[in-house]
Amino acid sequence: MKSIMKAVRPASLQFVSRTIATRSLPSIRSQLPLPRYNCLRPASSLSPAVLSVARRSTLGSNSRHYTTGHISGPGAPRPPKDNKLKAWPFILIFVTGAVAFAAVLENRKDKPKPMPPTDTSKSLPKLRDDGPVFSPDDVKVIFVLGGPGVGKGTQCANLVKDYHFVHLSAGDLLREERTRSGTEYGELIETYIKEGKIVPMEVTIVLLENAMKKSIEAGKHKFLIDGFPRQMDQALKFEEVVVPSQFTLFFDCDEETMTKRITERGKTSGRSDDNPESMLKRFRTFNETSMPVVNYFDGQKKVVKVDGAKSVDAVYADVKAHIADRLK
Ligand SMILES: Nc1ncnc2c1ncn2[C@@H]1O[C@H](COP(=O)(O)OP(=O)(O)OP(=O)(O)O)[C@@H](O)[C@H]1O
Ligand SMILES: O=c1ccn([C@@H]2O[C@H](COP(=O)(O)O)[C@@H](O)[C@H]2O)c(=O)[nH]1
Repeated sequence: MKSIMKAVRPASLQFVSRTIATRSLPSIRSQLPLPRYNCLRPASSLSPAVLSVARRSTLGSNSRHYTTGHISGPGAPRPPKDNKLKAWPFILIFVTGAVAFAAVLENRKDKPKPMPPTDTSKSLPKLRDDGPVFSPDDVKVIFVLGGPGVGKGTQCANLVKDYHFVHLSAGDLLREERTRSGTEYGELIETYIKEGKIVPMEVTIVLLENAMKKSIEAGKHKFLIDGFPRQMDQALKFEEVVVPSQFTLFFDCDEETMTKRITERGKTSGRSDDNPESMLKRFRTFNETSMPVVNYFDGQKKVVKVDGAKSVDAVYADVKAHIADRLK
């Protein structure tokens, strides 16, 4: 498109401006009270002296002359051609090209930026493929999902207090890893978080598995895994190599409410993704990438849905009412 524009633009612009000059200038001038220049006057109205100067100068130059209807002979300037037919295709191509170019730019603006390729020199952790490391009879996992800022962390804190879960936030683990000295993944994690994208599952699953191992060694076997899995590959892989989940607690909420909560939290959180630009990207990722996970578990009758738009206490009351019997 750019090359077509480049090729068409100078030629058509020249043509358009020349056509405008040749066609409209005489008529514009005729409306002006000022005396016309000789070159725009019909030859019949010029004095013989002026005419002879005009002839001489016309013969000696390549420029067009508007007295030419009355000058003949070899080398005399040709009468202006009717450019009507020639000009319109160029104008049409130019306008169509410009409109198409503008449409391409507009379309690009709206598309999410592709993520920078993962640096393959820093290979991602290898995940085992020999079945789940923990048994679901011993280790209980509840996934906690919902849009950005819906209140997952807040409700997990309530559940920890009352039911002694271990709360593992995938986002917190990634943020911690990002700043850990000696980590290979700091830059990669920061880029993904700022763009609201999902960090490659190998990194997140290893962080979760290591954190779970520590708690299990300390005798704690009940986990709330907050903000994970956010993408189908994570959901399938985690259940395959770590442990199958009991169910998913899903907080449903409108974007306006979540936006207000993140905006408020952003005043003090210091999070690099609590800003309007990252927020929009996170909403998009949630709708396009994380909702399919909720729907997948819902298809297995493993989703407990709670209205997350209510007050903290009202949401928690609903949580307890919905899952009390499953928490024993
Ligand atoms: N029900 C609620 N009503 C009003 N404010 C709430 C409610 N729940 C949480 N908040 C506030 O909204 C903000 C986001 O809550 P929280 O951090 O728990 O959300 P989150 O889902 O864990 O967010 P993220 O996915 O971005 O980590 C916090 O400032 C919290 O105090
Ligand atoms: O499984 C995950 C969980 C999180 N992320 C990235 O972290 C940010 C912040 O997560 P919060 O749960 O909101 O704290 C999220 O937007 C992702 O960029 C991830 O990649 N994978």
